[in-house]
Amino acid sequence: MIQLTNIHKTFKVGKREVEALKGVTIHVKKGEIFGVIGSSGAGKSTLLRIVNLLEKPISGTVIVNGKNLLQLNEKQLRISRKKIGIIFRHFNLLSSYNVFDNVAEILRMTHVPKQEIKKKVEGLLRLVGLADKAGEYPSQLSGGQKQRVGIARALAMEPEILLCDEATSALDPQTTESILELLLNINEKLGLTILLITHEMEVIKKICDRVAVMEKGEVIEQGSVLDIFSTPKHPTTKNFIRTVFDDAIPKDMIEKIAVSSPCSKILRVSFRGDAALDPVISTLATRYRVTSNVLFGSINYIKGTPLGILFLQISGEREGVAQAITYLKQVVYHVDIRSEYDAEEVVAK
Ligand SMILES: Nc1ncnc2c1ncn2[C@@H]1O[C@H](COP(=O)(O)OP(=O)(O)OP(=O)(O)O)[C@@H](O)[C@H]1O
Repeated sequence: MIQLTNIHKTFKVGKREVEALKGVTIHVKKGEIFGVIGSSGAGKSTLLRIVNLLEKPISGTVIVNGKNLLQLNEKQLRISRKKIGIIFRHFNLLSSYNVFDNVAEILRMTHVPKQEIKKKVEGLLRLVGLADKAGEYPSQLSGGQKQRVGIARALAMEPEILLCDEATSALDPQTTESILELLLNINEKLGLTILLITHEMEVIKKICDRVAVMEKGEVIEQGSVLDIFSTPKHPTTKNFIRTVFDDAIPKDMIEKIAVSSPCSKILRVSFRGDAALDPVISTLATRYRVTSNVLFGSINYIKGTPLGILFLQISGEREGVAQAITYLKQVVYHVDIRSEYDAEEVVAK
């Protein structure tokens, strides 16, 4: 659906060149919600603007809906852009237009007949929950309501893709939640493909299917949100995950374990939250003669799917511990053995 491949983009600032994107590749599938997360300056907005060629890359390919946008002429590009809606962090509404006209404007510009516009705008306002606000002006609306108008306006041209530029970053947590629910609803109801950029892991966790983590113009990690939460690899990804649940084991705890039972291993085990783990733990004891000590555990909802994260300390004979880990890997979603939690490595340091 959206295939950005090996995208490079630089900006000239005076005599200096800023490399905003350094060979970024992301492929967004039809109907999915794909999130790009990164800190300020990572290159997210630039990447988003490349999807509809508001920014042109200096190299790379931009294929949207099967069309190579860089090979289209102006007219063809205008047609392709109609299939790409966009919503902005500061809503970008016309303050002198009421809600109805903010949504209707784009339809008028494309000469849609008046009656059709009325029917369409009313339908869109119903969809975003603003049927009773058609006559109000942006200054009379809350942030969440303004973003709902922004969403209705973006949907007016019946796009196949919706780009969301930090759509919830100006909103409080409760309003954020309701806007995310609306996006999820639209994605399911209309089969819309959504590409969103954000600096909030909560947004990724709540509605995205896949995620790319960006840093300094590069994608440092990408995959399904479940996999990224289960086995984050890059330190920046781990830090983003810690903003939604703190899974750091205190260093002094690891040191204590390392000293008291140097053959033990600390594992970060991810499992489907609705899976029963009790039989697994008892099998570890009876079959491999190891003891399992739960150091920390939590259940998180990744787009509605419960994902349990458990830190287990496995102790016993070295061979038993190794076999227990092999067994665990077969029966749970993921087992992550991190060097920072390795008792032997901690002692060696
Ligand atoms: N029009 C521009 N002219 C010059 N430099 C730019 C321009 N747009 C972006 N940059 C630079 O490119 C880099 C990436 O910026 P970008 O806005 O894409 O990052 P971002 O991840 O979206 O950040 P934020 O979350 O703060 O919006 C930054 O160093 C930024 O200063």
